[in-house]
Amino acid sequence: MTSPVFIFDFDSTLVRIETLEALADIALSDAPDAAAKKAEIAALTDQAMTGQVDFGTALRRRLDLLALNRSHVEALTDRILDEASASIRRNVDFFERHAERVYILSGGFREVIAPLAARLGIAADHVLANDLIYDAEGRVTGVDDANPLSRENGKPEVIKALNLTGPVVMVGDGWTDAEVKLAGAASRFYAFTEVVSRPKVIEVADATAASLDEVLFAEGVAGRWSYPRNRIRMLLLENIHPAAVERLEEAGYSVETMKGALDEDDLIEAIKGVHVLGIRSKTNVSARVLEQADRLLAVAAFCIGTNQIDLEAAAEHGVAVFNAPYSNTRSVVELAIGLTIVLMRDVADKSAAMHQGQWNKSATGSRELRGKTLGIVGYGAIGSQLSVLAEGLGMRVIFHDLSERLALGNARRMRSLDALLAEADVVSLHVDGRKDNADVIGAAQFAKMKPGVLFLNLSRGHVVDVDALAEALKSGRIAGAAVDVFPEEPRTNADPFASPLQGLKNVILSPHIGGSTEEAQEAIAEFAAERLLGYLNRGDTTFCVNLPNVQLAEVSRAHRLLHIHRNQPGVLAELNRALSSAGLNILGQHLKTDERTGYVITDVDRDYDPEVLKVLRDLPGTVRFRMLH
Ligand SMILES: NC(=O)C1=CN([C@@H]2O[C@H](COP(=O)(O)OP(=O)(O)OC[C@H]3O[C@@H](n4cnc5c(N)ncnc54)[C@H](O)[C@@H]3O)[C@@H](O)[C@H]2O)C=CC1
Ligand SMILES: O=C(O)CCC(=O)C(=O)O
Repeated sequence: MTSPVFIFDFDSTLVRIETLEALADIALSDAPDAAAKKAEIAALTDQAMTGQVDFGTALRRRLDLLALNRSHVEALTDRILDEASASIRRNVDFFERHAERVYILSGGFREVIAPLAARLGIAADHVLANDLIYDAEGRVTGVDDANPLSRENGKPEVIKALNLTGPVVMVGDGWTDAEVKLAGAASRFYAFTEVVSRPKVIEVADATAASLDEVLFAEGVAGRWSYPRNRIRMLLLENIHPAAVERLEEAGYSVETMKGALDEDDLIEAIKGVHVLGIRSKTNVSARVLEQADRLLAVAAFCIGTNQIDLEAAAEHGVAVFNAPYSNTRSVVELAIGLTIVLMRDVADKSAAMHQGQWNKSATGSRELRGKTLGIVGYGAIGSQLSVLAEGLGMRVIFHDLSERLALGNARRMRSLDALLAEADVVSLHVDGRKDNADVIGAAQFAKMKPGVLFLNLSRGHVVDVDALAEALKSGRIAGAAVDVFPEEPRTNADPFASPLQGLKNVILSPHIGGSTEEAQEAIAEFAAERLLGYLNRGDTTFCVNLPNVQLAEVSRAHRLLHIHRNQPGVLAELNRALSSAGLNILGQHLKTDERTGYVITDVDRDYDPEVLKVLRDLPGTVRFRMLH
């Protein structure tokens, strides 16, 4: 089959701007009547692109309004590469490979288009555009009237004159692009809507393309197994920071967001057709949810804890789970320090009393941090940072951890939890949320703490027996507590909250905000979005918490076969036998296993019989097979 000739419009297609509007911003930057002129130019662009004013008239009227000179045009030319549309930027490889069958056809100006054409590997004689005419002082006096592109219906005329062979595919956002198809100069016309969507153009198009990926997919150029990114659906729950949405959309994926968490039944409904789920700590991704998730490839926990996800069930379904293990740790540590000071000085109750009109100036029971002993339970990313900051404030630090951890500064490791409880003036919990950690601190542990101790839990709610904590506070054994996490937490801000700790003296309750700072949320969004993109685009499982971790470079001039299988003997041998009997040329291969799962990544030459893919999908032990190119 002859591969088609692709003809691309420039403004609002290859680039996300309209050239004349961008030139107006530059040329009219100091003009007193800039706003009125720009509005007139934008209106003329729209009228020309929807076919209400003929193209030649609109072009000349806009140039008259602008009074352009060479420096204005050069300023735009200099930055035009930065204006390339997102799906064009991620498909540079397509242009480079098919340059001899790609044209740029534009009512815009050749010199503005030239740098992007060069970047895409498109030869100068494949750039069909208007030529600006300058006077001796460098002022633009108009365009070359002999060029058909300066007139109404110029685009079809220019295409016909090329006498192209084979199918011709026109891609553009405007009416002048639709005219190419309507005049019979193109076999197929895609209304390109990534930058702007014009209903009148869509109406006459053969198909709508929200990105270049859609066009390539429909035309079978990138291989019939490719999948346009905008068809990959991502659902982000729990008010995830907009930086993630921005990053994922910029990469071409379709992202939907919701403010709160969903319960199991609602999640089962919502997850149908979703390829990627983003959550924080309140959405439970149970085995039942995973069972029903018909398209799910990955889950990102935009937080540290992953105890809300059934990691084993996810691995069994070949669903990769990622988290952001470091991005909010500093925020938790700062809050723990702040809460400790507030508890030591009884500030919360004193403040509440003042709001009721009571002045209670007293030093009784108020203490400095300096010289006190902080007992940290769980000396991981958060516990160990807290250790350093607390020492900086003059505290003595002791810690207890189930694993061997490097003691930082002068911190002392305690062989048992009991030994720590017996010595600490402040006990702060920073253990992970594994199921076994339920009620790690209960009545027996409170009884072992020093009388008058302060207690903090910013880890997970189920780690503490809250009724026992309430009793210990009421009896006065514990002088104060700060609790940020609860066994039952409301799913949204609109849901009610109840706890036996409510109303108790010197108890600070916070709504699971240890990691809720703008800095942390933005950093998490960026980190987790990058992990998802790495997995979707490259198969990279770095920081994946339930599949073997493999760090991978971009797929380059190869097809990448990603095979997740149960870790049972013989799968790799079978897989390689299938590849070799299909005559595939293997360019590179990685295998990583854990006790449950094997992950094989094979880069192969692009030419092969697609039937082999079916064999790989059906290999015994296969959990999931995916292909990238
Ligand atoms: N309140 C909030 O908003 C936030 C809470 N968190 C929670 O804070 C906790 C700590 O986070 P990271 O420091 O990043 O975790 P981490 O995994 O780096 O460290 C946890 C440490 O606890 C130890 N550990 C686990 N169970 C233990 C036990 N029973 N006794 C003694 N040591 C035990 C582990 O060996 C590990 O060293 C997690 O539960 C996380 O979900 C994290 C961020 C924000
Ligand atoms: O901010 C959140 O939603 C959860 C923070 C948290 O608990 C975590 O990162 O583990």
